[in-house]
Amino acid sequence: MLRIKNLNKSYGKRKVLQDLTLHINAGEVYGLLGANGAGKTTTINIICNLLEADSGYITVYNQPVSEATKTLIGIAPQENILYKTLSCEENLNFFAKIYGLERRTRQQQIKATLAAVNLLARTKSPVETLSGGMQRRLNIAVALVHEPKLLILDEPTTGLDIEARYEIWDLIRQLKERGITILLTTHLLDEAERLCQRIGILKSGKILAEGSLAELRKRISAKEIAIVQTPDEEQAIARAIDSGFTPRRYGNDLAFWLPQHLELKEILACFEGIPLDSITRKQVGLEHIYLELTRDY
Ligand SMILES: Nc1ncnc2c1ncn2[C@@H]1O[C@H](COP(=O)(O)OP(=O)(O)OP(=O)(O)O)[C@@H](O)[C@H]1O
Repeated sequence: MLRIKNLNKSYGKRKVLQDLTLHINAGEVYGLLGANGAGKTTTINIICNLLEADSGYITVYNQPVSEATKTLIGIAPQENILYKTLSCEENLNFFAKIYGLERRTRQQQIKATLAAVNLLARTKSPVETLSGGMQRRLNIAVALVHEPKLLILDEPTTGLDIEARYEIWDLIRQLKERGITILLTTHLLDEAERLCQRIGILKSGKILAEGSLAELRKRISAKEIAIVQTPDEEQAIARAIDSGFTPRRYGNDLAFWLPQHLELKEILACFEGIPLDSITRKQVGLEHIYLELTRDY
């Protein structure tokens, strides 16, 4: 439903998007992952026809991006775009008018959208009286009020506490069940892992890898990860390399990629004679794939 091909964008001499190519299937939640400055917001602004690309091609439902395709898209930007002294209803009414919804449709849509984001009880409440999580949900409601086919959520849970985050995750799942296609940008790898059917990993304006988690797992040779705590890391690393394990550091953790599934006793046998405090086995997660694909050699 969204196709982007060879998109390029520079600000002055700085290339921000470089032949960016991706596609999003109808009805899926697609996660666009990238560090600060990778080019996520620039990409979104081009999709929404708010910014012009230097070259490349974007279609939404087979139509090239234009003023007309704006109605197919709803965007909830990183910063809330709400009027704090106005109520939830007044905010939605304002944005629904911008989208040209007739009075009766507006009223229906405001009610339906507030119900969808679980804010019906706060219809008349001024935004400034809502919690941070509620304000974020209202920000998403603004993006939904004109019934878009593609919903873009730019870091929807950044800065929220864990309970508010769970509510947004539930909301995203419900919207997906209603058939809305969602493009989600996030720094949070567990968020992407939980919600997204497909993921694109963006670095310096290029998609490094794209696919489901199962497809992305094939991009690295680890079948499982073992986190090892030992006072003698140097010897453990040397022994692990001899056993065909690949050493990696994840924060303070010393980890080894295992080339195949091994029983705990088989892993222990590899480190025989080396003092070990603990060994924890982990599945290969998006975190490991992301760090590997984006790391600078
Ligand atoms: N109007 C602009 N003029 C010049 N440089 C810009 C402009 N907008 C963005 N940039 C630069 O382009 C790069 C990509 O920015 P962009 O906002 O798309 O990244 P991002 O992946 O959304 O990052 P973040 O996660 O921090 O929002 C950054 O280096 C940014 O400084």
